[in-house]
Amino acid sequence: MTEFKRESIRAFRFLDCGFDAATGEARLAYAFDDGPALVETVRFPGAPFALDGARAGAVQRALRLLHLFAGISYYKAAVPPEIRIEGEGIDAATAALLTSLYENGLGEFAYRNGLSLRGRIVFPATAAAMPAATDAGLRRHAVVAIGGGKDSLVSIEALRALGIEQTVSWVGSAPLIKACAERTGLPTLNITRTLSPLLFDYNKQGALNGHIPVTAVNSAILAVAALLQGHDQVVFSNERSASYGSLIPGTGEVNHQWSKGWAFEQAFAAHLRSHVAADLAYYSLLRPFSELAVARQFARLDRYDQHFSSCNRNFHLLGERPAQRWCGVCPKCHFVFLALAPFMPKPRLMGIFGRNLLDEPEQAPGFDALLEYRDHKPFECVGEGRESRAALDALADSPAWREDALVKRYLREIRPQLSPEDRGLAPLLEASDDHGIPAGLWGPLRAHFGA
Ligand SMILES: CC(=O)N[C@H]1[C@@H](OP(=O)(O)OP(=O)(O)OC[C@H]2O[C@@H](n3ccc(=O)[nH]c3=O)[C@H](O)[C@@H]2O)O[C@H](CO)[C@@H](O)[C@@H]1O[C@H](C)C(=O)N[C@@H](C)C(=O)N[C@@H](CCC(=O)O)C(=O)O
Ligand SMILES: Nc1ncnc2c1ncn2[C@@H]1O[C@H](COP(=O)(O)OP(=O)(O)OP(=O)(O)O)[C@@H](O)[C@H]1O
Repeated sequence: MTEFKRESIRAFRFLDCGFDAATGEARLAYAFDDGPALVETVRFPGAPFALDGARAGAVQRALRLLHLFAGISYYKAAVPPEIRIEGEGIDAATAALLTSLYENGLGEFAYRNGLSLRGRIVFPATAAAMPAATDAGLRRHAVVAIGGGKDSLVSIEALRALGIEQTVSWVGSAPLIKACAERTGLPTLNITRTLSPLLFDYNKQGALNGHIPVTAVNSAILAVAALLQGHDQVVFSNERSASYGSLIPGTGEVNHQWSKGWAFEQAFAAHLRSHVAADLAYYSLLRPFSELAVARQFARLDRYDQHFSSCNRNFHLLGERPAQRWCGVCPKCHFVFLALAPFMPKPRLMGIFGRNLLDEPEQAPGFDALLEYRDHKPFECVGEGRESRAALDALADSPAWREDALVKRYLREIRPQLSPEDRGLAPLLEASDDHGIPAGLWGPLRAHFGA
């Protein structure tokens, strides 16, 4: 085992990255000081790739960005004072993007580890501003990320209804995502990613550990995949609610989902256009919508009821995955149950989860956190507190739900403390104007949602 002494590490080094067009394998290398290389590999199906001049250049630039993004998994292990980029340097715009990603994307990690990262992460800008990227000759086709949960399935079905050609794409080997992707009946693309095994050795020796902005890494991987396929858009399914974090007394806002938020989407989309390929678009199809609006849209489909799961316990790289698709006790299970309940017949929802989470009194603390009642919003991909409050309030008025233990408790204990604006779903179902959806798509999408 390679020895890892976090306190004595001075620098995190981005060594080099490469792509083998014959095998489709990308290699991303990093190191701490003069220690051994930490090598991550990402394998893109479809090799061998024959790339022309413009597209080859764009792939190279996207790969570079992926190298810089994916370094966050390793950097976090020690958070040393210096960051060194070997070989060709980066310009000021790239350095600013990376500083923002590392600082904000590691916000939860920093909070939980008692660290302050503000002003501590410095990506050195040593190159002149890059000339604006030009078109890479891409054709209209969406590379759509799928995560096995409700959100991406809503997007996939919306794109299908709007007649957009798409390839359903995912990173990693989760069987649940594969099953959902196959269920769509659309063309699929599964990219595999292997983290450096040295990271797990370092973790055993007390490396710092915690949440990383995995959506940013997946976004950069899918940008490379789109360019390799010659496709012109990467589509994610990050809803409006993802831009809001947990409000921690004495600390402020910490957003577990920062790289699913609007600030990251805008910055990454602009950077791809200016630094990678002018004709490559990146956007979230669900950005204008709240979690509740997405849940309502999902309830209009029933094709995935016995296939999807939003429970993150299905997505571990190491160790056991749960026997059931829904563990029933984590914040995501709580939230998805609550968000779907106002829009789905009760027997259908109980058929999906196999139980009624709102009739389990011992689960009260979990639901309280979602409501921001006596606790902060959990560090998970869940909706805003006001969405949870509005959903539970709607159930309190429903004969089907109001006798359930946690709904009764809400009526008795919590509703009397809420102001009128915390009641009522309708305002939360309205679409907002902040989004990067292509102009021609937005009108038909809005009509499809009925929003
Ligand atoms: C599945 C999960 O929730 N994993 C988080 C968990 O990791 P754990 O140790 O329990 O298991 P593994 O996922 O197998 O990870 C093994 C180690 O590898 C490190 N690692 C993993 C992936 C990666 O890209 N980089 C890594 O460095 C990881 O730190 C482990 O040591 O706890 C970890 C520590 O808090 C989290 O980092 C793991 O989170 C994964 C990166 C992950 O994929 N999480 C998503 C399910 C997730 O949280 N998605 C967010 C998206 C938010 C965003 O801004 O991107 C969401 O749904 O809200
Ligand atoms: N393994 C993955 N590979 C590629 N994209 C992913 C992966 N996991 C999640 N995503 C994408 O990241 C975004 C955020 O994931 P998230 O888990 O919120 O969505 P979801 O799985 O579609 O729905 P839910 O919120 O119900 O879990 C979505 O666009 C999703 O498609």
